[in-house]
Order: sequence, then structure tokens, then C-alpha cells
Amino acid sequence: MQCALVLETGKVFCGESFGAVGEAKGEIVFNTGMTGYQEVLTDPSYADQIVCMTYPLIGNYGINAEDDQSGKIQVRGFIVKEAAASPNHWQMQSILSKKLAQSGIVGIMGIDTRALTRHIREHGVLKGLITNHLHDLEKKASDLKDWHNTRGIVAEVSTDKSYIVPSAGSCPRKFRVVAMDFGIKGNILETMSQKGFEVTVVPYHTKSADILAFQPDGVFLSNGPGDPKDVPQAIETIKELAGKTPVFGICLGHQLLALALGGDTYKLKFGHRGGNQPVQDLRTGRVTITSQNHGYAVSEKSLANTLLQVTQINLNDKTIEGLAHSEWPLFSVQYHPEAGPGPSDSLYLFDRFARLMEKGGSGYGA
Ligand SMILES: NC(=O)CC[C@H](N)C(=O)O
Repeated sequence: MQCALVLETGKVFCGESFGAVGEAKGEIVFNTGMTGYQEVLTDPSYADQIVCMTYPLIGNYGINAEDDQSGKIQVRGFIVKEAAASPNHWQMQSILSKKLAQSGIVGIMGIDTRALTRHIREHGVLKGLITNHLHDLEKKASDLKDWHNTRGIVAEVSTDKSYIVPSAGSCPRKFRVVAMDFGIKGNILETMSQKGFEVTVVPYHTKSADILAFQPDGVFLSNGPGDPKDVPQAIETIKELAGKTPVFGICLGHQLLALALGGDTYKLKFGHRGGNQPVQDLRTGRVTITSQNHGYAVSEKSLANTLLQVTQINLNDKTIEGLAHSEWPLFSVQYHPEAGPGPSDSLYLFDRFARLMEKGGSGYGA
């Protein structure tokens, strides 16, 4: 069935429906990963966004039982150039179009995803609509300009109740971590469990006193969707926790930590999403290739009057990728060291968190 992607700039891309048939509205973002579409679809950081994959063939190894990052598909819509017609893999349990259809997620295929990406790079992130109703497209485009997504998205993806992820198998339980869930990815929990952490996952609105009552060895701040400034309650909580317990933040958690400690965040023109972002550690000079998925970043200028130090930067655009406190045991990264999808060069950061929980000291020295 014919389908269109309408952008707020008035640009229209015509293609074909795949997945569910219907309408989907959201912020259009692009991901440059060649694989990892199942992880992207189920990563809560993408909740409410429409994701365009720039790699031209998507779906070629189907859907399996291993790669989900949460209990459901989180994206609002999905855009591909070509959805593989005959996927095949030994672990395959379903195929992409079927999975999208069953989950009610609208997709469009057959459009020039590279032209779309260039358009986004030129204009910045855009609001868009996928639709089968091919009339009044101009009006649909102008309506998009006035549309604002006002949902409290972190509240929707965070857990309602606390739960425990035990430390894995043969690992002796070494550290007790409380993870504030802003939309935590499965691979983060899996990685922490493998490292021997027992993780208590708590809702995003849990009070600092209740978190400290668990007597954790450390607190983890998770990734999550949307603008970090939309979760003021969590910023206050983190302010209260800072200095009292070791803290490690990833992505949204990193942004919230910066806001809590006096820094500021801003929206990037079109974000970083993919598995090949080069990050340099300023202390060692070492470069790692990282998995990323974010539309906001911490402003370097805003850190001048804080005790936060920049530890890592992105070599493409020099934006901040890592922060640490010069006195307290806390640090954070903007990228996803747990990978899933993407390279696992940065798994060592979970060991750094373990060292901080063991020895204390400043996040900067860890
Ligand atoms: N992966 C994440 O945690 C994303 C953080 C935030 N929502 C951003 O887009 O910048």
C-alpha cells in the first residue's frame, strides 16, 4: 500500500507501508548502524521517535529472542530503504515487518533514506508524519509545525515497581547497586549482572531517602527518552544523592547528573545515533569507538562554576562525552558502554564503577 512521509518543512517522501498500516507522528531521527535494528526498536531511549535507518538493507537477519532491550517496541515509527524480503539467521524467530505489524508500529519502506538524512542534517531534527492518507499533504505538513509532544515520556517507560536483577551465575555478589530507571536498556542490566552487581531497579521518581535506605554501594542513573529538563524531580533527587554514594550515569543519566550539579544541557542539531562514534579520553588520549543514541548534550561553558570536569570528547564534533567530579565519587558518559547494539570497547567503565564503589575517591581519579 502507498504511504507517505510528510515533514514539517513541507517535504514529502513517497514509499510503501510495512509493518502496521496507519498514521504515526513524531520526531524523525536517523541511526547509522548497519545492524542492531532490533535493539534500536526496543530501546526505550527512542520512545516516541520515528527512526530512519541509513543503512539501505534492514531486517536481513529477522527478529530473535535475544536482542530486545525492553519488553516492547518503543519507537513510534520506522523508516527503511529496503526491508529484506527473505531474512535468514539461525536464531531468527520472526521477521521485522511481522513484528512491527503485531506491535501496531507503522513503518514506511522504499524511500531514499540518504536524501532524508541529508535533509535532516541540513534543517536539524524535524517533526514528521507517516500516513496512508495521501490527500491534503501540504496541510498535514503545516499542522506538524504546531504539534508538540507534551507527554511525560520518562514516566511511561520507567518501571512502576522496584525489582531486583541478581548478580549472574557463578559471580559472587560483590556490589549492591540501585538503578534509577528512566527507561533502562536490558543490556545495561545484563552487563551489570555479569560484572557481579546485584541491581535494584527503582522507578524514576523514587526519593533519595528511599534510595539510600537500600544502603547501596552505588547508584546508577540510566539512559532514557526525551529532554533531561523534563524530569526535574529526578534532578533534585540526584542533587541529594551526589557526594553521599558513588554514582555512574549513562546518556540521559549523564545529562541529569550534569543538570543536578549545576551544568546545563542543549539540543543538538541532529544528534548522534549509531555504532561508530569516536570518543577520546582526554587523560589517556585513547580513542574508543562507541555506540550512541542521543539528541541532547551537556554544554561545556555551563561547567565553568561546577566541580565537574570533562573527561572525554567526541572527535567528530568535540561535544562532551564524559564527565567526572573532582571530589566526589561520581562520573558519567554520554554514550552507551553496554553496547547492544554497537562496539563494546567501553565495557571497562563498569569496572571503573566497581572500583569507585570499592575504594571511593573522586570520579575523576577513578
Ligand atoms: N540514550 C539516551 O539516554 C538518550 C538521552 C536523551 N533522551 C537524548 O536524546 O539526548
